[in-house]
Amino acid sequence: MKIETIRSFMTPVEESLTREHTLHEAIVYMNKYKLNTLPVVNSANKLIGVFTRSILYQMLLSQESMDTPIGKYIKKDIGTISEHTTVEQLEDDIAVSEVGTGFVINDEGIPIGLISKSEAVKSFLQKTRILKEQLETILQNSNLGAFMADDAQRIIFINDKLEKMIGVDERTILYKKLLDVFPDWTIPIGQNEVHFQKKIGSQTFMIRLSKYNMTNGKQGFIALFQNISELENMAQELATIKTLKSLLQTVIEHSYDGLVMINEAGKITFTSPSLLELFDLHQNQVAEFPIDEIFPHFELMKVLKTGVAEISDFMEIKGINYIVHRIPVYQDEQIIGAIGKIVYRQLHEVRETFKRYERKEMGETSTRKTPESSRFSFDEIISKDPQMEKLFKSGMKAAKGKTTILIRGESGTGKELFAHAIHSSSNRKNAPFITVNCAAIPEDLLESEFFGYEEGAFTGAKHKGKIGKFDLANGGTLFLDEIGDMSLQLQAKLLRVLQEREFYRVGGTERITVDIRIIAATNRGLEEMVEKGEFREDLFYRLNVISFEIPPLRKRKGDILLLTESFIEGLNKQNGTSITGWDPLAEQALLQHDWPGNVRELRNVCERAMVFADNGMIHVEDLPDYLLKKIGFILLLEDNKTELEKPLLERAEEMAIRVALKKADGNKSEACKLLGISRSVLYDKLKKYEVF
Ligand SMILES: Nc1ncnc2c1ncn2[C@@H]1O[C@H](COP(=O)(O)OP(=O)(O)OP(=O)(O)O)[C@@H](O)[C@H]1O
Repeated sequence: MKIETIRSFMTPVEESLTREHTLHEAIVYMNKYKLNTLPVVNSANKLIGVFTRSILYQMLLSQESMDTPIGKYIKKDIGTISEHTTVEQLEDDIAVSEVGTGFVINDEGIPIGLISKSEAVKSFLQKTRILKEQLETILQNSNLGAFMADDAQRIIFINDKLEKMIGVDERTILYKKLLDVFPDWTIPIGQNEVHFQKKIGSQTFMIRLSKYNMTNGKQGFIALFQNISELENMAQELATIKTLKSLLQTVIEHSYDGLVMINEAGKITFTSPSLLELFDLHQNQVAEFPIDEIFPHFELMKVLKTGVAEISDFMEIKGINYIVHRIPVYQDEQIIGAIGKIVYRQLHEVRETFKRYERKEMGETSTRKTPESSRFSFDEIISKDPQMEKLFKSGMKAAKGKTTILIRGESGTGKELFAHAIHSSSNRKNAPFITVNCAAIPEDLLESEFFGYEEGAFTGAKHKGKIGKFDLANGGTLFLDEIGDMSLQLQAKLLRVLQEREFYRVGGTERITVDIRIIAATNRGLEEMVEKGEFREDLFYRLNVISFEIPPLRKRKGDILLLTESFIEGLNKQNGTSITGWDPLAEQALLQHDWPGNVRELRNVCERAMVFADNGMIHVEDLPDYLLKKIGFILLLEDNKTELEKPLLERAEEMAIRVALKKADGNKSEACKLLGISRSVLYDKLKKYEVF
């Protein structure tokens, strides 16, 4: 800051008079410098007096000639000001001095300038005005609200900011007493300033009220207002965020899903405990590590690059199925990281819920009980067996007509499946497919189950009449499963319906005509039953117009692994597991078993083994004991004492012999070939292991 000196107030002296200067010369000087007072110096240039305009008038009145030296007339009693006088001293001096003009002299007493009282006052006023303007500009442009009060505590200034801050008009508070405007304030008495917080309207202010010295020597007040509502809001927001953070942390920690977050550099910033648990990792093994180093399979970096979320992507890691959501995190349109969410538990439930939801979306009608319509087509019957493929072709052809079909085969070979497929290939595919298990319904109910009954056909008010399966199947297919288990009496009634295509309800008199295709199935030897008189011959011929014999699984072993593949796939989906297959030994066991329960048994074995499977693979020990025992595998696995006493090698050898014999259908030379041993060695071993 520029320091102001007395020089900025004075008019510089360029020339001085001496006592010897004449009146004429003095007048010329006055005119030249437009001054009313001129300095008079001695030979050493020191100020010795002044020549003023009134001296000039006096000399003229005294009719002095123009050549008269001025020395006699000069005024010697003069006020001088040292060039070192400060502006403040000057202000004080001028305030009390009666002299209108003063000379500024240097240290040698030489006059260097002249200060007139009125000029100085003008300058001071100007300066004060500038200062005032500067102060007001500062206050007006400050972010702080401000007012000033005088020593009587009257408000004498208020800045625009404060007007806005507290919502008042300057005119309503100017010149009012501070405590009248702010009655709850405390005025500082002992100390120079006080700080306090006040709420005005909806805003909170931090106020600093200080004393200041006024020119009259008394003390006024200056108040500065800072709106801290924003700060308060921020503090509140911070507190809310902190609460939210701990809430989220708790939720995340207890969430079943695995969560991982990365920053824009792809480094892991957060992992949920469930994810760590799943991968058997510790926080310090993952934090700050590049995601691709720890969880490359999540492919989170992809999202950082594309910025596009990927929802519900399926993936499999170590035999476990996951749904992965990859979500980019944006801030101000910039990607600042990504979140990977891994759902891996209760996938099965999720799928079921989803299916239920889908069904609901499609409307009630489509959710009607599936048994009433066909569920399978030929495409869904799994087989690569040539015999089966022939059956499929014939089945598809037979489906076109209306002829009754008989499906034969051992239990669990897929007869019902076949019946469904025929229906699905027929032009009745959109009509009902009704199944009656003739073996499962009590004899006395079978008739009403078939034909229904009229209201009141039975005693008791409850019976309101019932529609029978024949009615239900009208226009579609009636599948009579286990037809060999039907009573002779009912067989007669069935025959009549098949012949006449009409029937009576139990207790009814009305003849009901129906259009149905009958597909019957049985695992029993109907011919034998006919011979024994257990099955009506005429019905047998009526049913046996087109007949299909489904071969047992043991006769189409090529289908075994094909079927298990499909079962595993289906069960994986259903249970949320990820089993990939069988180990070679288990595969061998499957192929060697006879499968008396056929495909149904295979499916059950598969389902059971998948429960015990580890690391996505089914091992031989996951197969049921009865199966292993039957094919000799159990020797290796059994842990009963006597067996354990045998060395493992011997047990393996015995098992190999049994398996080979089984595979060779008891043919010893074939078994020798399979075992790679001679006939005599085989006989020795058979003796040793008591295999007969
Ligand atoms: N070729 C196949 N492909 C897929 N699944 C099959 C196949 N054959 C049978 N299955 C399945 O095996 C199980 C038994 O089949 P299904 O009920 O059709 O046999 P079935 O011969 O009618 O048995 P039962 O004589 O005991 O009534 C069902 O779960 C069926 O889905």
